[in-house]
Amino acid sequence: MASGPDSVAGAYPRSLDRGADGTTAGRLVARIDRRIPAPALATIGALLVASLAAVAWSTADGGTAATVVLRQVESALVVVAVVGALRRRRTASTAVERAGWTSLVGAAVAVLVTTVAAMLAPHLDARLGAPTPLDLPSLLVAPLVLLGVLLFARPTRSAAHLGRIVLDAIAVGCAVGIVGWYLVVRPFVDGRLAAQPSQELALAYVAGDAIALGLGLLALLRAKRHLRGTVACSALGLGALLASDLGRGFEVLPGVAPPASVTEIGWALAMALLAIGAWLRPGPRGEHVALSDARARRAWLWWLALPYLFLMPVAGVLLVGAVVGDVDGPMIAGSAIVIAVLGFRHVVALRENAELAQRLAGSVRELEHRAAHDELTGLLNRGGLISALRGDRPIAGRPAALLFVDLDRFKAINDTLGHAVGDAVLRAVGERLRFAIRAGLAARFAGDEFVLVLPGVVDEHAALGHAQEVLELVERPIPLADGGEVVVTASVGLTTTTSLADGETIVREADLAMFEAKQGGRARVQVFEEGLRERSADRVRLEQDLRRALAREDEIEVHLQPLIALEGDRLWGAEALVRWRHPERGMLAPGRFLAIAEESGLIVPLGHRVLAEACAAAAAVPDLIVSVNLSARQLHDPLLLATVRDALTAHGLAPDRLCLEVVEDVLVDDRTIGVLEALRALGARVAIDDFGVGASSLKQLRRIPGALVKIDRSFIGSLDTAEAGDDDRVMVRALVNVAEQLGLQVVAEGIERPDQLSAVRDLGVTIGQGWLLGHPQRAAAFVTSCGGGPLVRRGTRPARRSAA
Ligand SMILES: Nc1nc2c(ncn2[C@@H]2O[C@H](COP(=O)(O)OP(=O)(O)OP(=O)(O)O)[C@@H](O)[C@H]2O)c(=O)[nH]1
Repeated sequence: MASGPDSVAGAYPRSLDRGADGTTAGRLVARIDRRIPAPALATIGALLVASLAAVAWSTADGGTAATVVLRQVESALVVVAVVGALRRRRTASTAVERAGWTSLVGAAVAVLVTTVAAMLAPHLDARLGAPTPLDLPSLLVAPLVLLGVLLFARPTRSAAHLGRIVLDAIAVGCAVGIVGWYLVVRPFVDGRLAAQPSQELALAYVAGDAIALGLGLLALLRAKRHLRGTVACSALGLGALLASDLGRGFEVLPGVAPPASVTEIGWALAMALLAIGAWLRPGPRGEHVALSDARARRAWLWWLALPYLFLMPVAGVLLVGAVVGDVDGPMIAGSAIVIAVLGFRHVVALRENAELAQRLAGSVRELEHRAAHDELTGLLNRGGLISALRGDRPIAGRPAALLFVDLDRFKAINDTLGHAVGDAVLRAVGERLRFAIRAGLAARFAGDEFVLVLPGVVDEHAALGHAQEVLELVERPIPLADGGEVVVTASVGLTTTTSLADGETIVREADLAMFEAKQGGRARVQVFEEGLRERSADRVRLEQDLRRALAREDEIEVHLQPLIALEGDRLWGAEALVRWRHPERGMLAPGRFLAIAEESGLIVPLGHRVLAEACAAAAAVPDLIVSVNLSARQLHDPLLLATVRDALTAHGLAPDRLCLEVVEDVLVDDRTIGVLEALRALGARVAIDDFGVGASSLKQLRRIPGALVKIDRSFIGSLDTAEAGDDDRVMVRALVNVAEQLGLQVVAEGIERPDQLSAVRDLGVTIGQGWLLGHPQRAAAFVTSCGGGPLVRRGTRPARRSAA
């Protein structure tokens, strides 16, 4: 990126922070160089010194040569200013800033014209007294400088803001006018009788400079940050110009004759300051008045106080005038204007303050609303609901029914359709729930959880009716932006109360009931009952116990149940089944603790334990294939593949001796299918458990070639009964046919009676499992019964992240 003098990169280069030689002088030079290029400063400094020397010479000598030298040096100074301003103009970032630089260039050119013409035609030199054509460019200098700095000011925020600035300018102008009148103008006017004809002209110079200086100071307070240095130099330059023109003015007053050098020194200083302003590097950008920033706050206060500060000299002049007895009409009129303008300004400020207070109150209300509401659905959020129940609203303390609504398997919607669709579903559900409650409260409690409060509904039967209505509303298809539809169900926990005084407890009760609804199969309503509290506490205890058990060696057991190849009745493999020998509750079947393990995430370490033990058993029995169940949570574990690979390696097991079983519901998720494909690529087998009762599509099965399909036991159970048998036979035959077509092996689970066995054999099932073919036994006992070697378990720790 090119970095011109106006670019941010060009602002105060950091590399120059320290002097090359590290000395104090070096540091000082470097510091100055950060603000202004050293060669430019040196040139301006040298020209200023030369100007002052020339002033001294011409004052002493008074000759033409001295005056010509002085004008030449001044011209050189102005040329430096013009070059600097043109450079900055070229790189200005906005048209307004460019216009500002043009105006400053114009001011410098006006000076140049005056100086050069005065040199070439000394009889036209305005400084000599009578008005000449050269006064025209000379008079333009102050207005052009002022225009430039005004264009460097930050834009006003509104018309009212601009109006306030104009009022301030009038007040400041009048104040300067009163003081100027008393100290400068009136002596001129009074001295007219004896004075020379250039008085009016001198007065015009002084008045123009004074007004320009006053407004220039105002502009300085509003200057854009990166141009503040330039505006400050220009304002000082206007001050020097005023001093110069005052000097000239007094020169023509009888009896008051300051040395002519005052005029020339002021003029040279003004030129030098304009040149410095043009060569200053731009400061850092940024317009905002951050009131947390002490400097900005100070500048802002100055800006507010400025018009009032200008009252002080007015008061001083009036006081002196009153004592001396020469207060006149213009002074009284000016003071009246200042007082009226400042009074009006005050009224405007009061009105603005009132508006500000109103806006502030609106913002506070808006913030309070936001703090209590959910952005996505516009419903109350958790905090808003709890505070509403606590008593901030008339609803508190009333009898009511409370519904805790949790969408079922909402994560799958996010995972398969994306978060945007997930959000759209949440919004649609939120709208429906708002409609459902009518006069009550609806809140999005968290993620996919909603809470509805139905005030006045105490009858459980009526509450159940509402809950049922909510279920139906949620289940209606939700149209999507792409033209499709999505259907979600919800599990609802319901509780009723005679008083909403203790909101948190009531929400907790409904939450417990909702959890029970999930456990009971989802898409249903569960009414809260006291027993749920104990069940919940029991679940928490069991989770703690499981955590402890996983840290021990003797509580979690792996049992193996044989899988028999039906052709030849030989052992094909074994399914690993986990058991928990609880110290107080005795042997627990998986149904008692697997859901808890899944919810708490403990399923991952538990799965590792089972995997390691199953691999150890397979390693101890030649050719044995072990089958291990994987839960949905394990399938989402990013370390799963690495863990499986580690377990196989640790036990020296060929990958095809391990079969990983998943329930068919997980096949709806593309990501999970990807994990299964990766496991197949590793060489492991994959089995679809409980096939036929879930929600998979046969199409998905084609993506996992060579998988085993385990027909759900519900199809096998009635194969040997006359009534239900025919239907199930048709189903099993169809599944076997499809599996054969897809190149899949079929396993029949739950074979308990000889007739079921012969039926599955007749239907073409290749592998069987069930009590008739073999009970589960502890892994060690199983290995012994198979005549296997010692069972050595290795690597029960999960894979480390680096291994993934
Ligand atoms: N799109 C979207 N998803 C969210 C938002 N807030 C939370 N979620 C997701 O909502 C899901 C909630 O999942 P859970 O309630 O734990 O589980 P579930 O899949 O609904 O399964 P069950 O509740 O057991 O039926 C999580 O995957 C969150 O990441 C949200 O503002 N937008």
